[in-house]
Amino acid sequence: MKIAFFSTQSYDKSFFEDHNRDFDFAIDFFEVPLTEQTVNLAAGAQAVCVFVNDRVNAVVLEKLAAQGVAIVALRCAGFNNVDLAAAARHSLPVVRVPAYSPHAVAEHAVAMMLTLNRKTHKAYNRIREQNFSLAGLLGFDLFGKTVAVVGTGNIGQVFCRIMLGFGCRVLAYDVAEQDALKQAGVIYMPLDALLPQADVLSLHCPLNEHTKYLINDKTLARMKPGAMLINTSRGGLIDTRSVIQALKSGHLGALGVDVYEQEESLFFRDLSDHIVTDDMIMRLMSFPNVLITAHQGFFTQEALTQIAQVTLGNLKAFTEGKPLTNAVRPNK
Ligand SMILES: NC(=O)c1ccc[n+]([C@@H]2O[C@H](COP(=O)([O-])OP(=O)(O)OC[C@H]3O[C@@H](n4cnc5c(N)ncnc54)[C@H](O)[C@@H]3O)[C@@H](O)[C@H]2O)c1
Repeated sequence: MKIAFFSTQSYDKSFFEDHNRDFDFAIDFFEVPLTEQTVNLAAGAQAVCVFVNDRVNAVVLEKLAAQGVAIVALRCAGFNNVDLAAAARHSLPVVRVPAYSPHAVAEHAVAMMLTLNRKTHKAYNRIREQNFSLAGLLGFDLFGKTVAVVGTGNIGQVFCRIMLGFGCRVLAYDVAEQDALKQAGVIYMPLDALLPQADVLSLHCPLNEHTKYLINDKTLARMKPGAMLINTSRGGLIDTRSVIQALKSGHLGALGVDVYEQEESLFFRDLSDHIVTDDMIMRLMSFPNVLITAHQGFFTQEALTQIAQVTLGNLKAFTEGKPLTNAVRPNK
């Protein structure tokens, strides 16, 4: 089987080439993302392998199917960038990596929270300039604070357990509650009840029609003044305009985001000698209490290993006509 691999970064190539020794697929690595303009690069391939910001919409899927592509393999967990109804219309199965190291993303959320709280990013720069003052670096004990989680799936539940380990009171909202988490001490409640109590709110639910702009003017107003918001899930969970207003007014105390709604045109590339025309991210970057990372939650050795193994395993199952256990269903 030939795989057209889009949005290739150097680390993708090295991990996939390494693990492909056990599978022996022919892989064409393309640095460009999959879009309506680049879809023809997949001609002659039976599979495409894509990541979070590749555009797998109805037009692209129609062209892929017409070119003989028979399967779409996501090398990520989220699938909000795929038109699943269109894929089904073209009988194109969509497979993903449902649970690669949930620890990678959960631990990154914790890293963002600790950085924003204890301002280690500022201390690092300060010390390098021989500025040993502590002014402006004051944080708070996480012990005893209330941390709220939206979405207690693979990543959210790991995050909850880490927070319980810190001695936090952990509240959660999910459409499906986990008994094991309740037994561990997590208290489930409706979103509306959880928002005013949270000192820190961390988002771990998928982006879909129910969760788009989950954080908006109304939900932000319900949040405790000075609370911290962390989003390592998908940018579209947050209405960035509302968050900027809440930061300007001081109602939102701190924001950590590993994802951004318009990240497609920014993340995973070096734009240091370009003029960035996205005014919203520039405004976000200007706040001293905002930390932005460029979708690096997944970026650990363990996660990249599992991503390569599971993605190639998904494609092997397809070539052998075996059940696709990691297929995304349109109604999921
Ligand atoms: N930053 C990164 O590098 C990175 C890496 C992997 C995943 N992610 C994101 O993290 C998200 C969570 O991943 P996961 O593996 O834990 O997914 P998961 O499917 O295991 O868990 C998602 C949870 O959200 C819940 N949920 C669904 N709809 C909801 C709603 N309307 N309100 C509240 N909860 C709802 C589900 O019931 C489930 O428990 C993914 O969707 C993806 O967008 C980010």
